[in-house]
Amino acid sequence: MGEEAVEFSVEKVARDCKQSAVDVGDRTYVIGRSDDDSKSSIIVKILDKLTQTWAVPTVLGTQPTLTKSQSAIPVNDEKILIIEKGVPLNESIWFLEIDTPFVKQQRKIKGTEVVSWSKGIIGVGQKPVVISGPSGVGKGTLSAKLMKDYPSKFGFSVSHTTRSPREKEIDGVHYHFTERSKIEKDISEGKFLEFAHVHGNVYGTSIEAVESVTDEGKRCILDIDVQGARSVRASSLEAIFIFVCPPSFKELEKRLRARGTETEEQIQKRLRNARAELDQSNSPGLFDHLLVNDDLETCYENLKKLLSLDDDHEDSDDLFIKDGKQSASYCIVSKHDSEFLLQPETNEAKNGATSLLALDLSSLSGGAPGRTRGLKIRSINSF
Ligand SMILES: Nc1ncnc2c1ncn2[C@@H]1O[C@H](COP(=O)(O)OP(=O)(O)OP(=O)(O)O)[C@@H](O)[C@H]1O
Ligand SMILES: Nc1nc2c(ncn2[C@@H]2O[C@H](COP(=O)(O)O)[C@@H](O)[C@H]2O)c(=O)[nH]1
Repeated sequence: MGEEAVEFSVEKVARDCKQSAVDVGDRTYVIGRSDDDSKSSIIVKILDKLTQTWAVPTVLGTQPTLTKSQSAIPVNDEKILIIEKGVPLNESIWFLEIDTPFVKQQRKIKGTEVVSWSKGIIGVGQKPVVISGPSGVGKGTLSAKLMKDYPSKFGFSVSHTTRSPREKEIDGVHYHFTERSKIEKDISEGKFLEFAHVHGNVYGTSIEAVESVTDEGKRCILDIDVQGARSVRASSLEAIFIFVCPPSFKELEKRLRARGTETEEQIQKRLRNARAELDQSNSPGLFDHLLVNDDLETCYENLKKLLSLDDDHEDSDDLFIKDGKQSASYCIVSKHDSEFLLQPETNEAKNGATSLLALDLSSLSGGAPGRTRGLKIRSINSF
C-alpha cells in the first residue's frame, strides 16, 4: 500500500542552536539558554525589526528545560513550535505562544509584553467535567462516587483555597490550603485557570490541577462554583458543564445543616449565595446539563448516562500516541501547511528511529493554557 507522497517545503528552521532566532512578522524572537550556563532558566527576547529595539517579555507558564539545543519554527502568527534536543519525542514538543487569545488577554491585564509556554501533547484527551451548583447540593458526594467506581477513568482537580481545613480534610488531597498572598501571587503569574471569591474565601483551579489529571489519561472533574464555571467557559479549555440542583431550597438547607461542617453564620451566607447560584443555572450558554439531586442513586445514574459511562467508548488517541512514545529524539526539518517534518537525530537508529515523522497540527483542541493538545504524528517511510 503506497502512501501519498507529501511535499515539504524547506522553511527557515532554527536548528541545533543554544539560542534560536525565529522571525514572525516584524519581530524576531530569540529563544534559548542564557549565555551564562550556570543559569537554568530560558531567555526569551524580542527584537522589533522596524525600530531595532529589544524587549524582554514576561514569560508565563512552566518552561521546558532546553538542556542542549533546540529546533524552532513559526506555526503561524500566534505560536512558535520548538523541539527540544536529546529528549524523547513526547517530552520534547513545546510551543511559545506569542499572540494567542490567552497571551493577548494577559498582555492587556499586565500592560507589558507577554509570551507563554505551552507543552505539546500528542492526542486529544477527554473533555474535563465541570460540576457546579449551590453549596450542600451534593457535588462532592457525586464526584466521590464517580471516582470510587471508576478510579482509572476519573481524577479530581484539587483546588486551592484560603479557607481553613475541615476535620478529616487533607492538604493536597481535598484542597491545597493556602495563604491569600500566595494564591494572589500565583494568580497574577497566570498559573490559574479560574478563581473566585466564594463564601468569603478565595478558591481557584490551577492549570496544573487540571492538566496533571489529563496527562495521566484520566478525565478531570472540577467541583467549582458558578463564577468559576463561567470563567472556565470563557477559557480555552473545552469541557462539559453540569449544574446540580436541589429538589427544594428546604432540602438544601437540611443537607447543609446535617453535614455539620459550617457555623450557623456560614450556613446563612451559603444559603444566601445559593439563591443567586440557582438563578444562574439557566444562564444562556453556560451549562450543558441540569441534574436534580433528589434521590442520590437516581441522580448518580443520570450523571453516568450523561458521561456515556454505559457505552464502552474507547478513545482513539492510541493510534497517534504510538509514535510519540518513541524514546528517540527528533528535530524539525521543514513545514508543509500544518504538517511539520521531523527527522531523527543522528545516532538515533539504535532507539528505533528509522523513519521521518510528520507532526500534524491541523486539529489542535483546547487544553488549558499551558498545554496544546490534539497533536497527531505519523511515520513517513519514504517521500
Ligand atoms: N441526594 C441526597 N440526598 C440526601 N443527602 C445528600 C444527597 N446528596 C448529598 N447528600 C448529603 O448532603 C450533604 C452535602 O453534600 P456535599 O458535601 O456533597 O455537597 P456539595 O455540593 O459538595 O457542597 P459544597 O459545595 O459545600 O462543597 C452531605 O452530608 C451529603 O452526604
Ligand atoms: N470557583 C471555584 N470554586 C470552587 C473551587 N473549589 C471549590 N469551589 C466551590 O466552593 C464552594 C465551597 O466549597 P467548600 O469546600 O468550602 O464547601 C463550592 O461551591 C465549591 O464548588 C475552585 O477551585 N474554584
